[in-house]
Amino acid sequence: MLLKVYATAILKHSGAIRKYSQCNSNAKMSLEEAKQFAARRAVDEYIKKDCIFGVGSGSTVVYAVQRLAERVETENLKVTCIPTSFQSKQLIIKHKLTLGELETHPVIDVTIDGADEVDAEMTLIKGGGGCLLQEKIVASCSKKFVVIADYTKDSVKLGDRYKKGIPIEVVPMAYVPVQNKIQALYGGEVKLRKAVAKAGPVVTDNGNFILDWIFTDQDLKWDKVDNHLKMIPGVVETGLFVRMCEKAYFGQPEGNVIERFGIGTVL
Ligand SMILES: O=C[C@H](O)[C@H](O)[C@H](O)COP(=O)(O)O
Repeated sequence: MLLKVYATAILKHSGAIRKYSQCNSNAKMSLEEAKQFAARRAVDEYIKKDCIFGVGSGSTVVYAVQRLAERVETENLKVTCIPTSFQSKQLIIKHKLTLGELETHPVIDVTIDGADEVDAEMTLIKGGGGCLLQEKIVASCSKKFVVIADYTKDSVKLGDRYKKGIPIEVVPMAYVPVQNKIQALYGGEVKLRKAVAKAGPVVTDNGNFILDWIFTDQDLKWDKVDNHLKMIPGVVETGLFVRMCEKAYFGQPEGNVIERFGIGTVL
């Protein structure tokens, strides 16, 4: 009898686990699909002919590069790709696309990139994956800068959904004074980002550290904050992208894509 009760309990438990993991993998699936919908739509709308294309970084951009590679192959497009990180350079090479650089192509027609959060005014938090500096340089050299994201990145105010704070790239020797100055100026908490599969801090593609500033005041004027932070010696760049983005595509779990327009003009 006891054995029977025990066996039934195990069966119920494993059923629950199966159901739970199926649920989890469905949610993960629809998130990936949402990224893919947004990425495909943006590439199809923005890449109409031969062009110089800025390739952002992160997991959503992977789908944009896949789509671009398909179209280059089938439509015989001549697209030169400018990377924004080691990861995006690897993606360009993997898909046998033409790799360029800012030295030879300082003006980019369009850059498509991901974001960690997009607010109602189209201010972005970027750098969750540690790639903000080259991304901002490439965006600033682009005639058009477009964001692709899944529905979880769509916010009213920065900090509503992305809780990890604003990434700030700093010169390693300055990280403690910069941490202290930001906390004294704006409050909140500034943390040195730790690596996951390495002891110690994350080191960016540019040999710098990343600070994540968990801010408390969501009503700050982000353009002023961005400029102010960059006045602190040791700050290289921030993950705040203000008035740079002209359009954001948010892939939805149902398969549709919501679009939001900004006043973003970078060049
Ligand atoms: O540092 C990473 C970049 O700014 C990414 O574009 C951003 O974190 C969004 O990445 P994902 O598409 O993986 O959400």
